[in-house]
Amino acid sequence: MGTATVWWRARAISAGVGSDWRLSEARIRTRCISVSTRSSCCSSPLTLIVSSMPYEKELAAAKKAATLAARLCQKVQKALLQSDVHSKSDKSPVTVADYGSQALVSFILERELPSEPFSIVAEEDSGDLRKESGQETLKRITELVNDTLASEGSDSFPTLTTDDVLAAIDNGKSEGGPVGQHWVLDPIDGTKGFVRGDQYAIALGLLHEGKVVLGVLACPNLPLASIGSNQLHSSNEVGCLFFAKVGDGAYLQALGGSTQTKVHVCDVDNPEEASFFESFEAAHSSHDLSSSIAEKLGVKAPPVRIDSQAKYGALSRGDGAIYLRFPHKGYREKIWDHAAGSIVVTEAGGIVTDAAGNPLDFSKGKFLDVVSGIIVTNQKLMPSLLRAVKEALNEKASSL
Ligand SMILES: Nc1ncnc2c1ncn2[C@@H]1O[C@H](COP(=O)(O)O)[C@@H](OP(=O)(O)O)[C@H]1O
Ligand SMILES: [Mg+2]
Ligand SMILES: [Mg+2]
Ligand SMILES: [Mg+2]
Repeated sequence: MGTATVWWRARAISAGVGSDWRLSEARIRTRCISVSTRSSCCSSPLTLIVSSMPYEKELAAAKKAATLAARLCQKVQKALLQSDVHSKSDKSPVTVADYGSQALVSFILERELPSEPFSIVAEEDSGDLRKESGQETLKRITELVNDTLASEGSDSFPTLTTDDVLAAIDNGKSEGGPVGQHWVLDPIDGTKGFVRGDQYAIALGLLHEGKVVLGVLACPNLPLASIGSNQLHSSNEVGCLFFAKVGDGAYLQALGGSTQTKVHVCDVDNPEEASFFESFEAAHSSHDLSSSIAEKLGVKAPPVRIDSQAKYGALSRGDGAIYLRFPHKGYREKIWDHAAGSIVVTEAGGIVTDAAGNPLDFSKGKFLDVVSGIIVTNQKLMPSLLRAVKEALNEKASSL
C-alpha cells in the first residue's frame, strides 16, 4: 500500500455498526482485529471486524472536555470583570476563560485517554502567567478550573495546583504536523465576541496523519433554533454542541444535554436564495471583498456577521449557505481557527476550500497556508462561488 490514504469499502461487524463504513488504511491498521478475504458466500472484497467505532472514545472525551470548558466560559462571561481581560504581545485579547478553558480541556483529555500518546496544538501559552505580574490571574484561573471540575459532581478529580494548571496549559505547545495524532484546540475562538457578550466557541479537533478526523464545537450562546434570516424562532434556548467524526456525519445536541440530531448543510442552489456568514470584526475578514463576491454571485440577503467558528456550526445545520473569510494582507491563518469547524461542515455535506478551490492542509504545523482566503458552501453552489471569488479578486488586484 502507498502512503496516501486508501479508502476501503468495508462492512464493519461490530455491535452498533450496521451500515457500510469507509475506513482509512491507517484506521484499518490500528482498529482491525481480524480480516477475512472474499469467500463464496460474501460479495464484498473484504470483511473487516473492528474492535470499536473509530475515534469513539476520543469523541466522548472531546465532548466532555469541551462541555466542561464551556461551563467555565459561561461563568466568566456572565460576570466579566475588567481585570479578567489582558492583552497578549500581539495586542489581541486573552481572558482568564481562554486560559482556564485550555487548562481544563488539556487536563480532561489526558486523563480520559491515558493509553494514548498525548499531543495538543493550542492557541495559548503560560508565558505571561509565569511572570510576577501574572500571579493573581493564575490564582483566579486555578480557582475557576477547580470550581468547574467540582461542578462535575464527581469527586474523582484531584484539586489542581497553580503548577498543575501551568503544566496543563503548556501541553498545548505541540507543533502538530503530518505524523501521528495531535489534538488541535482553540480554548475560546472569538475572544472579541466573548468579551462583547456575543458569540464564541470552544473548538477542539483531532488530526491523524495530518487530516482532521474528529471535531467538536461548543457554542454556548448560539440559539438551538436556526439563526437563518427567514426562520421563525421556535425557542429562545441557547447552547449548541456540534460534533463530527470522519465518515460518520455531523451532529448537534444541546450543550446542556439532549438527544443528538444529524445535521446537513442547506441544499440551496439558487444564490438569490442564499445567505452568507462572515466575521463580525472587519479587521479579521474584508467585508468589502465579501460584499463584492456576494453581489457577483447574485446573493440578495445582507451578510450575517457573527464571531467565531459558530459560523461553521450554523452553516452545518443549514442556517445559511455560504461562509466567506478574507483576512487582510500579511495575516496567516492558524489550524485551531478551522480544524473543528471544517470537519463539522464537511461531514454535514459541505465543502471548505481556500479561495483557489484547494482543500485546507492541516499537516504543516500550526499555520494554514491558504490562497487569499477561506470559502465554505454546499456542493451545488461551490462552482459559481469559486467563479465569483476569482472575478472579485482579479478586480481588486487590477484596482491596486
Ligand atoms: N487580523 C486578523 N485577520 C484574520 N483573523 C484574525 C486576525 N486577528 C485575529 N484573527 C483570528 O480570528 C479569530 C476570530 O475569528 P472570527 O472573526 O471569525 O471571530 C481569532 O481567534 P481567537 O478569538 O481565538 O483569537 C484570531 O485567531
Ligand atoms: Mg480563534
Ligand atoms: Mg482563541
Ligand atoms: Mg486569540
